[in-house]
Amino acid sequence: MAKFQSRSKFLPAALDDPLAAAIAPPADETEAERAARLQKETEAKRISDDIDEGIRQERDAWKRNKALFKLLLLGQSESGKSTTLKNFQLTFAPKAWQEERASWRAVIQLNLVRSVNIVLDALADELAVQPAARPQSSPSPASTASDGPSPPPSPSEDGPAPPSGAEHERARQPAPAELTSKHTLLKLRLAPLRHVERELKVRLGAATCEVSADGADAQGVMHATPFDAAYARSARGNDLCLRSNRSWREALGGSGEVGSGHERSLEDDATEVIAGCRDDIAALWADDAVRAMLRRRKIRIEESPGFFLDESERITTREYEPSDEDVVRTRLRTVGVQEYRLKFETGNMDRAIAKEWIMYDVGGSRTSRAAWLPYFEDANAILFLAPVSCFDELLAEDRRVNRLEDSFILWKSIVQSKLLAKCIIVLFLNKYDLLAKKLKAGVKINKYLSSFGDRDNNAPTFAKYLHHKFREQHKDLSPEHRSFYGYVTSVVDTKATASTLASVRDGLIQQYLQKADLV
Ligand SMILES: Nc1nc2c(ncn2[C@@H]2O[C@H](COP(=O)(O)OP(=O)(O)OP(=O)(O)O)[C@@H](O)[C@H]2O)c(=O)[nH]1
Ligand SMILES: [Mg+2]
Repeated sequence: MAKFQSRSKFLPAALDDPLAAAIAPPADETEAERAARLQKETEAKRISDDIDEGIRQERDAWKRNKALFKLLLLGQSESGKSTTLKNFQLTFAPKAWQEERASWRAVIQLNLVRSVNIVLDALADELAVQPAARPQSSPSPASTASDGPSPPPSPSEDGPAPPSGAEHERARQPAPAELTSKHTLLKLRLAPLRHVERELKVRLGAATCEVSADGADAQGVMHATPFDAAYARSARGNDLCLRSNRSWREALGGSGEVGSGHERSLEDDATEVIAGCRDDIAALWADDAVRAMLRRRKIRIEESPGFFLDESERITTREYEPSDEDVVRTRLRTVGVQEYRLKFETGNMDRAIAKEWIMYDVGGSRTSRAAWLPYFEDANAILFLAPVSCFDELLAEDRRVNRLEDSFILWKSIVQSKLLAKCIIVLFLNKYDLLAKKLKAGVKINKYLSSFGDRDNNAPTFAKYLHHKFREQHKDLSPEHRSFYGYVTSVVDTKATASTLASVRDGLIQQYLQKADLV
């Protein structure tokens, strides 16, 4: 095999230059080695060029972005930020929304399957500690032994008369709220859903992470919902935290496109298993004993976000296509700060500012808030969400803090921030529907908020009261005078939210142009 001549013949400079000597090819390099080396170098150059190109694109995007209107969605965890973002997309970019809607199917399936698995975990715990589950309804020996009338009970003067045949049979039947072998069977038949949950998590790929029982995920992000807390308390100990970034959508072949054949078949497999469990899922959720068991264990999944068990029959079909309402009700916790470009397809687009916005959706839990800061400097507007239904709830990341109080403290720090002095701030007093439901169920506001006093314990009065409180703080603490925009919302109501957002958009554009002296 031909060897190359000495290095000095080809690389005379190498003799004098230690750096060139270090990176020069070996003197006795064979032809094959040379070809391999050159191929490696070409590949390294391609990667380096790709990196340079990426940096160039980012720099260009940054320059372009500088001219775009930037809206920051802020508020505590589960205040409705991501749901509001979905409403922006649905209202102003309906075509893009339509294309993306199908890609939410796997996330909704995962929300549903997780609820089922939470119930199954509780059921497994319960079945493990209770004496062997009774058979559901085994025939009594008396009724199988003879078809004739049972013998008359022997009279007794000391104690109650022994049960008659019918009474005896009734006594053998488990009480409606008791777990039986039927539940053991249900648990076994629904076991494949654990695999489906795992598969869907894998399919959603980098978008998912586990949250440990102490409430922190792999990044130390705490989870802050009754649902998560209940889940963490459940036997599983770990909670799933989905990152609301684009990666899961790409994994699912976002923008309505189907993924690769392999991904597609994984999704089909999950759908197939879920469809096969359809009747059992419905039976599990409709079962009195299961409901009683959940009540006993204080697991209220029906109050948790991303709860779809009431609609399981619709969602567990093979043909299931998510509706707009399904998508806005899905729970997908945001981790970090996610950037979205909203290209307006509707509304007046005469001005450049009305054509495209950048929206930042942030994770709202306490430990995520430090990540908001770098985005403040550049923001044109802030949409702050304060959930009004949570006056009787505590932060899961700090069980000493009332959630409404946390919202209020956060609001104060936002409105008084000097960095945000030029920002237009819009407030959504959100989750009004849940507030109304809670008050109707008899929860008393002044038990948790003594300052509310003996005002009427109804939703409009409370919303007005809070609107006033937030507005006062805005007026008193803002570093410069600015207008206050406050709305009472239920952002799961897409129709009502569409008209609110239309007015928010017009107001923001108007304010922006006024500030820039363009009107
Ligand atoms: N009933 C009702 N549910 C709501 C409302 N707003 C949001 N939700 C639900 O509450 C859950 C949490 O909403 P998200 O938009 O994910 O909350 P977030 O503020 O983005 O939360 P993080 O990402 O954890 O910061 C979702 O399942 C929503 O469907 C509302 O006004 N009414
Ligand atoms: Mg979110």
